[in-house]
Amino acid sequence: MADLWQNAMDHAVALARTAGAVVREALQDERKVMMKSSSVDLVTQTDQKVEQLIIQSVKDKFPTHRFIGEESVAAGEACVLTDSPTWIIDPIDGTTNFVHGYPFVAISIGFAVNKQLEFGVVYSCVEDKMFTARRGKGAFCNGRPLQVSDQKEISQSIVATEFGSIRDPETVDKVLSSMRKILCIPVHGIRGAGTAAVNMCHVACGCVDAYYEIGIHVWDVAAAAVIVSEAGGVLMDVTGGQLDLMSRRVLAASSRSIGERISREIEAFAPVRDDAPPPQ
Ligand SMILES: O=P(O)(O)OC[C@@]1(O)O[C@H](CO)[C@@H](O)[C@@H]1O
Ligand SMILES: [Mg+2]
Ligand SMILES: [Mg+2]
Repeated sequence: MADLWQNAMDHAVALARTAGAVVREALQDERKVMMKSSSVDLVTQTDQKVEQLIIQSVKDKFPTHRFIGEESVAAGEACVLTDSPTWIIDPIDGTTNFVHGYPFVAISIGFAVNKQLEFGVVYSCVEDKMFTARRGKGAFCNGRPLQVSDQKEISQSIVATEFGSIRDPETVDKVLSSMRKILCIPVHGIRGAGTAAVNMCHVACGCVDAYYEIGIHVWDVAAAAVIVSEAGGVLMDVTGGQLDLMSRRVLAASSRSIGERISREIEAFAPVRDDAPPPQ
């Protein structure tokens, strides 16, 4: 049977490449930084411009499709995943990196139909790495197949995570306590690229064995979730249960056993869901 969504995926790859060139160009100029929910939740005109570029182009080509885009949601659009074909867009994953010139910055485009993720495209544009995956057809970086690591020993693993942007002291204590417990297993090390999408692609590549974070959003992880699972990895909630894309929690691992082992050390908490109704 013809692959129904291949056209859409080809378009996503082309758009990610175009968007990446815009982001790279913007890295040469001074960047005007604005705040969203707090002083550590940043946005720039480039985030907004890239999201509009992607959405307008998709609307022209696929007029019936729907969108969940980070900056559109910030501007008041609903964050609802229906059964309709839906593009889930993070125009710049790693805006803080972008602002500082730290070289992990990605364009993330996921696509879901009937609430099932069909493909994911993550373009790490400074490194010029194009990560792609179509459900059932494998994951690739610049056309080369990806495979998660075969590490079964937690004590010989590298775990990726982030400090996150929720900075009330109680939450920070939980984040640090989880990291402390994981370090003391002990694992070989903890890393973090500053972008969920790239951290997850690192799981898909096999250079880290697991990644977890609480506080991410659906647009940070939708595309990379396909890439991880098509590379042979597993996705779960930080408690080891089933992944819920709107819950703002993710754990991606090279195997269920590594994932479950890490989940036992995580102090879970529950940020306001992405699909929560807006406060009145
Ligand atoms: O706002 P952005 O840049 O699209 O994304 C937010 C984010 O970069 O912040 C987290 C670090 O806590 C990442 O894991 C996540 O992807
Ligand atoms: Mg993001
Ligand atoms: Mg972003």
